[in-house]
Amino acid sequence: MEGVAPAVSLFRSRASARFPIFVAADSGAARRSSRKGRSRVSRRTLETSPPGAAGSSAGRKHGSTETAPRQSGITRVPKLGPAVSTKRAGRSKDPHISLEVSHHRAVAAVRLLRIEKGKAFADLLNEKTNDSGDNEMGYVERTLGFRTRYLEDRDIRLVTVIVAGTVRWKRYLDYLIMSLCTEEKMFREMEPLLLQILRIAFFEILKLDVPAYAVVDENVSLAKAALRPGAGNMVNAMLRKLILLKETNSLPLPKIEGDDRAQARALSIIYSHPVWMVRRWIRFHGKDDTLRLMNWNNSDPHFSLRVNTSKGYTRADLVKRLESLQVHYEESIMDEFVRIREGMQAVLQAGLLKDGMCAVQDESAGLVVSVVDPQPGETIIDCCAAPGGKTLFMASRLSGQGKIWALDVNKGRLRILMDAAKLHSLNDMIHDIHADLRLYAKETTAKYDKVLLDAPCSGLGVLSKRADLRWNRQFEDLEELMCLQDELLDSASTLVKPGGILIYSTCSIDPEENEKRITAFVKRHPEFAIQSVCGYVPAEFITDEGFYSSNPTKHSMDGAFAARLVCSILGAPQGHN
Ligand SMILES: C[S@@+](CC[C@H](N)C(=O)[O-])C[C@H]1O[C@@H](n2cnc3c(N)ncnc32)[C@H](O)[C@@H]1O
Repeated sequence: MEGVAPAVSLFRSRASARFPIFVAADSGAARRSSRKGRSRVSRRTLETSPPGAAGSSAGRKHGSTETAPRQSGITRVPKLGPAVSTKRAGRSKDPHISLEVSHHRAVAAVRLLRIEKGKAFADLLNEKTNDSGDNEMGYVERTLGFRTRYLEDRDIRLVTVIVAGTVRWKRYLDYLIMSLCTEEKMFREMEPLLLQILRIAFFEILKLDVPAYAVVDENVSLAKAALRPGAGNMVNAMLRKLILLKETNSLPLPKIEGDDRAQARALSIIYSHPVWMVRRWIRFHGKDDTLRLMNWNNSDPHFSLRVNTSKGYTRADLVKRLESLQVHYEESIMDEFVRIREGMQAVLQAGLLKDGMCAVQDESAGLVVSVVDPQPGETIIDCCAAPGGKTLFMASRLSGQGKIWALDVNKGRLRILMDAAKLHSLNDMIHDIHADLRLYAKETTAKYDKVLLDAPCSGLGVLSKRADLRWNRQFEDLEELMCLQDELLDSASTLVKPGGILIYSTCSIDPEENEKRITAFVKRHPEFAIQSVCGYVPAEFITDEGFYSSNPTKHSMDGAFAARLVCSILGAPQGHN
């Protein structure tokens, strides 16, 4: 169902013709005034708000100590309860902004459009810049009449929840939307913005605890304001049908029957994943684990924080700050880490990241650094380093003695890495190299004690955090990635000193990107031998072959993989590669 949106030109003509409320006869004047921050006020008044809507916006505070077990799967949904705002724009801090629509839904709809269109979104908006984030905000301002910087903190959080959830559940939501259309053509030719509004509303009704009347009222208003009255009427009719089906427990769902392909197709709708992923996982992990994995991917991600010991902080310091912010935390299996389920906004606002006290890093990535096991005095090259999570952690483990060379082909990401190194007071220990590893390895004679190759991969282990990734990855990408992984492994191997260690890692759970790459590598490079990660990570993460592997459903963290390969004392044969 992806890629069914009408062509860009169709959207543009519709969009420009159908903003009757905000784009007045002199739409240029409206835009100019909007640019100056004097957005137009809607003709309608707040009297159209549902009774009690404003009251329901009293929400949960940041840094809430409230916790819940990780919610997963189709029936367990993130509960926002009273924090879900049903308010209209009337309570905004800016007296000039639109009083027409629910801000966070409008922003969510535009962000969803941006995510779905990707680069085409910039073309769609006819913008010169490629910064689609700016485009999105500019678009909301020009068409809906307000600036998103006026969103309150809770609204920003709601945008995140709605966007992530709607993206995750897209296939399931589209199946339902299509089922309620009178004909398939109606779904196929639906305006992109209208489709996003329907997806948001369906998601709110099916997966969030928002009162049905508020979802209907707010999304109908949004469709009317952003498109035209007829679009609002259509949203109204579809939502009422949906609510009835939900109340009578008769929502349409595909049956899991027929051959493997047919069953995978049904599961892909029910659990909202691409069919190829479902088929591949059933082949590798079996059906039960696949269902567990998809439930995990559909649930709220939780995050880990790593304390920055290089600035002299301890985990106890971090815990103290979290307690003072009333952010609930859990201890981690790693000394430098704590886990948090909620309260990231409070952590951000308190400046814990900006001040360099800690960094957001999953423990699965931290364990890769344990596999590297950096020792003071060692020379280490991180071959695909940016944005630098592992580089920084490795550097902090060197206790001020030793050096890390951070190489990456992406200049912008490398700059982020070096900024973070400065923030963490580690810049003296880290040297950046902007290069393609394959070319660098050919040209340099440098050799290192340890070489980490954290290879570009499918990211199939981090789908709970990267909601859009499942839809961006195609089966064909895997083949290409595996070729690149082999090439990078070959190049990285030439940088290892005789007797040194090559560490290969990914954030994938796919055996073909992990174990199979290593098996193929040692066949090509008999001078390297697999060394077990035993003693470097806890036993529960060690596979029969001696690799490190974290599994989301088994370890409640992202999926990751790492292998240690020792280079024989004689090193690589002359002229290798
Ligand atoms: C998985 S990310 C690395 C994440 C990083 N190690 C961390 O922990 O933050 C892969 C990186 O490989 C880089 N990359 C891809 N192809 C490359 C190449 N041929 N040479 C060097 N770097 C490359 C990408 O730019 C990307 O930053």
